[in-house]
Amino acid sequence: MPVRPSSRSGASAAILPDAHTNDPIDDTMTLDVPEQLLTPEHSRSETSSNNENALPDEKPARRTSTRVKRVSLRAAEALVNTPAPSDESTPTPSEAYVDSLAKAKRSKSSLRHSIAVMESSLWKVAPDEDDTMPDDTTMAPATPISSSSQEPQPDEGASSLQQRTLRKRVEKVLAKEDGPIRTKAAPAKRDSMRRSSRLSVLASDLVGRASSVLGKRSREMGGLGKDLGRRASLRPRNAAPPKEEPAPEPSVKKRRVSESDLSKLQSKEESPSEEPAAPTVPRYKPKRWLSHGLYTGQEPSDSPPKQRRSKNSKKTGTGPMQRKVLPMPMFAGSRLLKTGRDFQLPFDVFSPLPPGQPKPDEWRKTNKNVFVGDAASFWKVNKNLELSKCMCDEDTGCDENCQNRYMFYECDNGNCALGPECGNRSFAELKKRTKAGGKYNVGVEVIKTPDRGYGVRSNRSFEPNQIIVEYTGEIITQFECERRMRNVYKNNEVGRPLSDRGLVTDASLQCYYLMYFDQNMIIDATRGSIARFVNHSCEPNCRMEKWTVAGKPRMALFAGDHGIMTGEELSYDYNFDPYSNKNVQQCRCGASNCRGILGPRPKDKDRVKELAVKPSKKANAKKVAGTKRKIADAVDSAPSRGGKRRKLLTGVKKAINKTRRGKAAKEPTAASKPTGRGRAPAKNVKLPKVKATARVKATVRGPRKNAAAAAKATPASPTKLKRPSPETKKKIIAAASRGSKGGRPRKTEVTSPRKPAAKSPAKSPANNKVTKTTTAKASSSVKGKGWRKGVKSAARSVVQSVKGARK
Ligand SMILES: C[S@@+](CC[C@H](N)C(=O)[O-])C[C@H]1O[C@@H](n2cnc3c(N)ncnc32)[C@H](O)[C@@H]1O
Repeated sequence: MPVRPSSRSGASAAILPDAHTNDPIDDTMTLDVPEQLLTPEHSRSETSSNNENALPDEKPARRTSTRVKRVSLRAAEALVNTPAPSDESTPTPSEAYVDSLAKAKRSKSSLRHSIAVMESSLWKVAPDEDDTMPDDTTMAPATPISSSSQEPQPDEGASSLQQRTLRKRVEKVLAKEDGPIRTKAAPAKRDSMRRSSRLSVLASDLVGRASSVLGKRSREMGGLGKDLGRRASLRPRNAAPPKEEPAPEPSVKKRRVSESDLSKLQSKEESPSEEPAAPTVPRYKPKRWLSHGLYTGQEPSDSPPKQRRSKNSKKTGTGPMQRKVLPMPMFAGSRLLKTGRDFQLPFDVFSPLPPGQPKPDEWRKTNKNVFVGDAASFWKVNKNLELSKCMCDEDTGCDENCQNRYMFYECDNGNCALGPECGNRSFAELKKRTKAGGKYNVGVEVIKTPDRGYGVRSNRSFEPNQIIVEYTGEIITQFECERRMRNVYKNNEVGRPLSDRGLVTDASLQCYYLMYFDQNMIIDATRGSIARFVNHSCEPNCRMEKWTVAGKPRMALFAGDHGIMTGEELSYDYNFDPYSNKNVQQCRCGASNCRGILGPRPKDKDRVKELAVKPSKKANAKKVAGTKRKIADAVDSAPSRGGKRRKLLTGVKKAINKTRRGKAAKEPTAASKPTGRGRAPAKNVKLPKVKATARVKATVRGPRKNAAAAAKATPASPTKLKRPSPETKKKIIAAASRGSKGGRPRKTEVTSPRKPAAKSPAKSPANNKVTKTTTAKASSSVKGKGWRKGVKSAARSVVQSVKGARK
């Protein structure tokens, strides 16, 4: 009785022609196999085919049985679909369970069935083999089971058996599908298991694939996952598990994430992102930078404290009045006052002057006055003739009103009791500086000027009236000076001929460093200090002054009333007397009030003009009172002019002659002898002198024993003042003491007023104008009414006596 396939079988039958077109095997299988294979014997024969006793030629039979098994699956499906026979209405519990399973997986079974049919078509069994199916039974071993199975069975028993067999098979298939795929059977049963489950495994694979196609998770995938998990667990523990690395992104330069960037990132994260699959940016923990070091939070701030202040907030030190630095120790101020020093810039900062200034080759340096020849003996005679006693007290100090200062006497411990408080010790200060040494302390250096030879500039700043450098050299007598002029300094040149300088074309500029000094002496700085290079200026920033220090005259360059800045070229007014037109030199000081020539100061300007108009006559006929004068021309012109002997005998020359006469009377010396030319030393020598200072308005000179003759020969400049002689001082002091009732008591015998008011009538030819001015200044500078009156009256009497003497 042919089994009519259900719609599913029909569907499967419809699939078959699609899979294997024109395949006659399918027709025979659908008709024959159910009757033959749905028997337990056949199944036994299938299992018996796994028997070890099976012959190798049993393969075709085994293949046939497998094919029958697949077909039996299809037939079983047909049985499931068909209503069960009435005799099986009371199934056993196992069978009921199988039925329920079969019903639950009906769709799955049907699918498996169709797949099995497809599998069976893949076996490619030849049609003739199918034809030999009846012979297949004969090829099977003659086992009791097989023989029994080969026996004809009744139809009812066959159907029930068929159902049970089918259920068992389905149960097996389901069990295999539910169980682990890779469960390994015992080696003895491996082949049988493989053969018996071959179809079911394939079916389950296909079912799995189909289910995976339907979106269900494949067991294989689960197994694979388990396998991967197992592999992962088998890895060494110290090896890091592979991480799921994100897709390689372009390398971004690492940088520190600032707070602004973090805020941006946070804002991005907070904002709803439309791209959920965006690569995750690693979150950096925001870096908190310390902004105040270890003391963060301890600095005072105006904002109110964020935290609640406790009662002990003051004790904890979180208040707003915290210090940033530790307080100075209590003795710091005292120590600073005692041991502190003035701030001093490094030398290359305060002296940004180009180094490497040239040094004159012919310069022989000495920083002390050296007496040469008869000068030493002469000085000894006049030593300590003019000593003064300072009467200043600690309240006033030795300021500008100090009498020693007025008289150009430097205070020291012998004549002043103030000690370090005294402000009239310039040379002592200079000594200190030069002893310390260094460019800053020396303060000056030689430079090369473009048109005036060498010069001197300052390396530092100087206060007004501060001492800068001492003018030192050899102290010589006039006789020695004349000798040197004739023999030694005959061809002195400043550096280049005057023709190049556009002055005089027929003579070279001769430069001498001779200056009238004191006591008819001359200071020759050819071998001397750097002060000899200081050039002249009609508008100078310095002045040259002669001071008496410890009884000895000394000359120094002082800063002017405006002080000196770093890098300034130093200059002073030579008050140079050209003496003759031949030695007139063009001044190149560049000042706005330049006099044009190296000549006397403006008060003698008319005289200079006369010299400029009629140089030769004027120069020979008259003499000009000056403080610095070229002596070369005087020496050279004396023999040339023959009988035109100048009447320029100065007090200095007379003093020298007198000294010479006195010495000659005692013991004739070489200096008193005539010179090599058989003539007397030049008589018309005018020496350079220290100019009058604006502060005192007095020319510092030594005492002149024959001042009247000197005044007759050399009219004094109206600006010049004479330092009072000891006799004059005594007169003034005596008059002051007489005139003052409550005047200061004189401590010593040799004292002087605070101002050298005037000279004695017999020795001071100074004009009245200057004397009056000086007297007025002197009276105003004396302290105390009685003392002032006494000085005033004394000065008046002196002035009157001077007037009378002149008349
Ligand atoms: C005592 S020396 C000064 C140093 C000199 N410049 C040197 O190179 O040795 C004086 C001479 O310098 C020159 N001199 C100084 N001041 C001058 C000035 N303002 N103009 C032109 N020449 C000057 C004159 O030749 C003068 O005779």
